[in-house]
Amino acid sequence: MERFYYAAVATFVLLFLLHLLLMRRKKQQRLPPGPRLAFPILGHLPLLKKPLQTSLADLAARHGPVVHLRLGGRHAVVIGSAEVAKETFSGELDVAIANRPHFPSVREASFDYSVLSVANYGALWRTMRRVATVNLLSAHRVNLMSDNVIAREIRAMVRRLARASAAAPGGAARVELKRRLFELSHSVLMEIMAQTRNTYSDDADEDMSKEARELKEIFEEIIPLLGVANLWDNVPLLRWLDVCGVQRKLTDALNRRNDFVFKMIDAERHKLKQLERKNGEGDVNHSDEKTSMIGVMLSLQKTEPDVYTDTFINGLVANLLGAGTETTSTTMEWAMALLLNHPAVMKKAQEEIDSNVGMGRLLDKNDLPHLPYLHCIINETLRLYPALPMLLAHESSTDCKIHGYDVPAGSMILVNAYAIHRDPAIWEHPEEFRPERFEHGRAEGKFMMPFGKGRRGCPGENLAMRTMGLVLGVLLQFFDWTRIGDAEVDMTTAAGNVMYKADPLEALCKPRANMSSVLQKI
Ligand code: HEM
Repeated sequence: MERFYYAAVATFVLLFLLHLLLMRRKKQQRLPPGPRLAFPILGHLPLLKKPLQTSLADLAARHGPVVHLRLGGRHAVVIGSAEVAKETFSGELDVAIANRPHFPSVREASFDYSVLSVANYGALWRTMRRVATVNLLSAHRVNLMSDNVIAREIRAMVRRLARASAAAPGGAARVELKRRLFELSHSVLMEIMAQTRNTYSDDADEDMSKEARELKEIFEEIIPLLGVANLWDNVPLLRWLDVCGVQRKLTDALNRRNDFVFKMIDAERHKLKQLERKNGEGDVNHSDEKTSMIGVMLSLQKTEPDVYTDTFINGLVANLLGAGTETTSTTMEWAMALLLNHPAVMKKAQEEIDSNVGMGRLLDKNDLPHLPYLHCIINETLRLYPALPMLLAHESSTDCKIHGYDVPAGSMILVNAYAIHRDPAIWEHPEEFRPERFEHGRAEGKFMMPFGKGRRGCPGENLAMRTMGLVLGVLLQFFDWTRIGDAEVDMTTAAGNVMYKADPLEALCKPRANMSSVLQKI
C-alpha cells in the first residue's frame, strides 16, 4: 500500500513538473500576433467570415503579414505578404512546412491520406509526385497531348457552339459558359487519363464520353458532402452523431467513385493486353501519345507491382481529375467574364490571333508562343482570381520560425495568395483588370503564386496553362462574345476552397464572319 502511495505521489510530481516545463516553453515562444479574443474549443473559428481570403486579409491589415490563430484545437499561421511567402517557400523552411493537415473527411476521400495532394511529405508522396510530374504531366507529355487529346476535345466544342449558334435566332446562341468550360476541362482530363472516347467509340460530337459523364455526376455528389463534412472536421460531436446521414452518403458516393475508377483501370489493362497480343509485348511503346495516363501507370506496375498498385493508380487518377478540373475551368470562366466586361481587351486579343494565326486554320500549340497578349490576359486573370485563393493548407512537421516568429510543429500554414496578388505596394491599381501590366516583361520580378510555390507547388501548371491558352485562344478566334443584356457581368465570388464565380457565367456567342469557311472543315 505504501509503495503504491509513493508511486502515485511521484507520478503526480512528474506530471506537474512536465506541465510547468511545457508552460515555460510556451511562454518563451514568440508566436506571431493575432486576435486576443478566442472562444473555448472553437478558438478563432467564429471570427472568420466568408470568403475566407478577404476575412484573413482584414486580419492581416490589423495584425501584420504573419497572423497567429487557433482553429479548433490547432495552431494556424496565416501568411499575407509576398515577402514572407517568398521566405516561407524556400530552403529548409519549405521542407518544414511541406506536410498537409489531416482531417477526418479527407481521410475518407483519400485512401487514408495516400493520394498526392494530401499525403504528408515523405516516401509515398515523393513517388506519387515523381510519377505525376515525370510520367504524366511533364512538358513533353503535355506537348504530345496538345495535338491529339486536347485538340480533339476543343474541335468538338467549336462544332457544338457553331451548331447552337446556327440554330439560335439572329445566329447568336445563349451559352452557359460555366457548364461548357467545366465539361470541357473534365473531358480533356478524362481523355488524358483513360481515352474513354476511343475505347468506347462514342460519338465525337457528344459533350463527353459516357464514362466522363458518369464520373462527373459522382464527383458532383461528393463535393457538397465534403463541404458539409468540413463542419465535422472541427466539431467531432457532429461526426459521431452523423447528423443528416452525411457520413453514410459520403461513404456510399466514395465507394461508387472507387469502383468506377477500378473499372476504368481494368478496361485499360484489357486494352493494353490486346495491344500486346497483337504487336508483341516488347513492341508496345507505353510512353507515346496514344497511351493514356492509366496505361503509363500500368506499365510501371509491371516492374514494381508493390508500389504501383491499383489503389495507387486509383488514388492518383481521382486526385488529378479532382485537382485539375475545377481549377482550370473556373480560371477560364473568370477570364471570359473579365473579357466580356472589357470588350476592348477582347478585340485586341482577337486582332493578335488574326494577325499571327490567320483565318484559314484552327489555332494550335505552336501558335501560343506568338500570342503574348493572350498570355497576359491569362496571367492577369490568375492574379485577380487565383482558383485556390488560399492555396492548399500546409502543415509544419517540426518547430520552425517564419519571419522571426515561432511556429510550433503541427501548425496549419495558410497562404493568402489572393491578398498577395492584390497588394497595392506591389501592383498599381491592383483591383483593375489590366493585362498590359504584364506586357514587354513589365511585371518581371513581381511575385505571384497562383500555382503555389516550392515542393508542394502545382504539378499540373504546364497542362493547365496549355489547356487555357488553347481553349481561350480558340474561343476568341472563332466566335464573338457579348454580354446578355447591358449590365456588366457580376464578378462576386462565392465562398469555398475554390474561388468560384457566384453567378454561373452565361454569354451570347456568334461565329465570326471571316471564320465560316474554316468552321465548315472542323
Ligand atoms: C488553373 C489551373 C490550376 C491552378 C490555379 C492550380 C493551383 C494549384 C495550387 C495553388 C496548388 C497548391 C499548392 C500548394 O499547396 O502550395 C495546387 C496543387 C496541386 N495541383 Fe493544381 N492547379 C491547377 C491545375 C491543375 C491541374 C490541371 C492538375 C492536374 C491534372 C493539378 C494537380 C494538382 C495536384 C496533384 C496538386 C497537389 C500537389 C502536392 O500536394 O504535391 N492542378 N494546384
